[in-house]
Amino acid sequence: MTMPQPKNNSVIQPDFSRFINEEVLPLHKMDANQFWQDFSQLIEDLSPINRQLLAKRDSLQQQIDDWHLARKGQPMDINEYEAFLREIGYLVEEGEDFTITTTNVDDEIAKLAGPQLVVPVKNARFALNAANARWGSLYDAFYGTDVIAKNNGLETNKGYNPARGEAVIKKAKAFLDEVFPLENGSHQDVSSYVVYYHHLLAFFEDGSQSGLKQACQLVAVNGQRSEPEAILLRNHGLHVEIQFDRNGVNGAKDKANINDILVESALSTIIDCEDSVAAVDTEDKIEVYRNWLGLMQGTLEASFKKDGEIQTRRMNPDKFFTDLDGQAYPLHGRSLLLIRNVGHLMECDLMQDGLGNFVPEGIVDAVVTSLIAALDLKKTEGLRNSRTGSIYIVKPKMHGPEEVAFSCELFSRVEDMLGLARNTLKIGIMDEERRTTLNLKECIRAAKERVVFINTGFLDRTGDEIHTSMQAGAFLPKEQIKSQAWIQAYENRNVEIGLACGLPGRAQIGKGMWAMPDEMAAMMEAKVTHPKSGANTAWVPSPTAATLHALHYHQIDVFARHERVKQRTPASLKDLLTVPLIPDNLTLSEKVIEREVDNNIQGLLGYVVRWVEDGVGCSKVPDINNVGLMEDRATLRISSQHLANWLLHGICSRAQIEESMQRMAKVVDEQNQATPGYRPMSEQGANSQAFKAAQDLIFKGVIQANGYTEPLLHAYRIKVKQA
Ligand SMILES: CC(=O)SCCNC(=O)CCNC(=O)[C@H](O)C(C)(C)COP(=O)(O)OP(=O)(O)OC[C@H]1O[C@@H](n2cnc3c(N)ncnc32)[C@H](O)[C@@H]1OP(=O)(O)O
Ligand SMILES: O=CC(=O)O
Ligand SMILES: [Mg+2]
Repeated sequence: MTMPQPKNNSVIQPDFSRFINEEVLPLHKMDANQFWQDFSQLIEDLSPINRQLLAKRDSLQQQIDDWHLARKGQPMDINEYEAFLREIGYLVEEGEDFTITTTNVDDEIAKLAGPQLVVPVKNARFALNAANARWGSLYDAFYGTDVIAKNNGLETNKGYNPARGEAVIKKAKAFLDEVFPLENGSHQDVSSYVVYYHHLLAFFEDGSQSGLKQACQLVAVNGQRSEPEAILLRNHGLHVEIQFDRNGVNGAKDKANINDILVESALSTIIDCEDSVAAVDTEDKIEVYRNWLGLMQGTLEASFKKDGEIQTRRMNPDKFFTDLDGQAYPLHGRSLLLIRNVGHLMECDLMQDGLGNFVPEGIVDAVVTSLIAALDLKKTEGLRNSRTGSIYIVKPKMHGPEEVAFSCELFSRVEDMLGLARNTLKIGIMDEERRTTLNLKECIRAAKERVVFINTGFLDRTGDEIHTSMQAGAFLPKEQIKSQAWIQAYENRNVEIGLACGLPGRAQIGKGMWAMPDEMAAMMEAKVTHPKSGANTAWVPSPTAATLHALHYHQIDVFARHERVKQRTPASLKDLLTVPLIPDNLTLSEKVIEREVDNNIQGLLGYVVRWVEDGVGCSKVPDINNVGLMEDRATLRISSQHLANWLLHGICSRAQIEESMQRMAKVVDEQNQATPGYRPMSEQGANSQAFKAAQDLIFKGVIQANGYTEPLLHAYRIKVKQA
């Protein structure tokens, strides 16, 4: 069969055109010739602008490097620095105040406050789990994690531990007491719950009873009111379902027959095509798009072996309850899905333009992920994603307002091409590059009709902090970078500008990832600061983390925090511009330097080996203290740039890095020894592509565009795939 080809000599990879023509376009009843014609025209029109924007990044970086080099050894004068950044157009003038006008936004983004899960799109099993993570078992989240310490008889290592089970139930009921208190008594002592007119009645063993302190927290019920199967409570707009089953595993033992408590958890999920994914060629990109198609169609399935059994995972249906007036009370059964496209940097082999150039991957992502998501908008029933007619695209790594404007222009062109109403495509702006942070208000203005979030991607942002000021001097150790004035100013200013631009009610103000997936007790301590800061969402690495982080949004009324933020002194631009360098009066000890180098290299090698050898884009890698860290391309950007910076400024030597790499390769090989097919780096020596990639990431770190890791990762992964 001859595939439709555009007339302007562009070349489409046959597998890609087959996928689009056979698996996607027929679902739209779209004419393939017209589609490819429009697609290649769009590429022809927009690729040159994309390339100009990248050239501008390089030119600005060069000017910044030169400025620092000309002042080598001198203290940095912040006023002079600010004036210089304005002069070169890195810092732009702020215009008049305005408010965003985004419309047709689903409540999960516009009105509610709760966790946002992120998941690599290439992993169908995880992606389905994420889509279903709207609801999570509180009992499971407490039982399986360290929020209840796994010691003193409460261990989890030998099958089911009844003592731990009891502790879980006690903790879960303490949560009910805190968030849904009874007028009298405690949920711990309730022996049955009934629904009486508009009230929940809790009965105690002595025959006494109590209602809820706030009766309106009861919103719906399932089953008989006198013996409910489930009751639905609501606080700060978030639901909690108490499930009863007198024969259930937990219900049979429980005084009130509570079998589980389900918490509305990941209100939204970012399906990630970017930093948690290794997609380097047509084959990989089709896998990415095919999974997205399955999610948008509701047909994605994954079969896998777990606990000795084959399981098939599918997307959950919606949930249905009966409200207190007897009317249907439907609830979304799945997380609202957003799709993170790649940024403006990379090109891909899916298509070549008329001149034989590979095309910007971000343009292809915008067209294909929108084409697929548009299928969801046609649905009126079944497994729908947006119920307000929107497609949510998260756009990472944009540098400043011009690049945001370019994304919006691209989105408008895609809308025209697909016959979608203007502003159907919404944009989530990752505030993760320094030029975007510094010009955030103007970035939001550039997308004011479609912006649905500003999110502090502090990991990329840290990488860009290092790269931008690479020539300014040596940076503090990684942990200390996080406690300097710049980062607090960055986080605070993001919320302040978000509020000033009227995001609440239309868009999210978001906070970054919890990057220690197993440290849930620590997360419960630390991540409450996110809702406290006024952010109405924050990223979590797993469904369990979503269920636990959801509890914070019950404790804190985010929207009530906004007045406080509006009244405080705004974060200062000077703090933002203060580069977290090692101060003159601080000398790092040999030991501190050695640990920092080893730690960076261990994480870097642990991540890179799985990326390059196996195409795994997101991994949990133990750090030097044996804490499993979520590593993705953004964390790799930090570690590689940090090492490159220390090498450049003589904090460590090339020989020291090389010695550490040899040693850490053995550590990482040992960590991976149980992985079938793993090829140890220490045995392959100079033949290990992963090891070579790691060397380049460090030793060529200074010359990587904005410190990004994807050009080298892609190049080495392609070598492995071709071999
Ligand atoms: C800077 C940034 O850009 S951050 C954004 C990018 N980062 C991410 O997307 C992080 C996503 N998270 C992950 O990929 C994983 O949680 C990792 C790699 C960090 C840890 O993975 P693992 O160690 O294999 O997870 P772990 O063994 O603890 O848990 C596995 C279970 O949790 C589930 N799970 C873990 N993470 C996720 C997730 N993000 N979404 C959905 N399910 C998940 C798996 O489906 C699996 O359950 P199953 O066996 O029922 O399928
Ligand atoms: O994308 C998120 C980040 O922290 O970077
Ligand atoms: Mg990022």
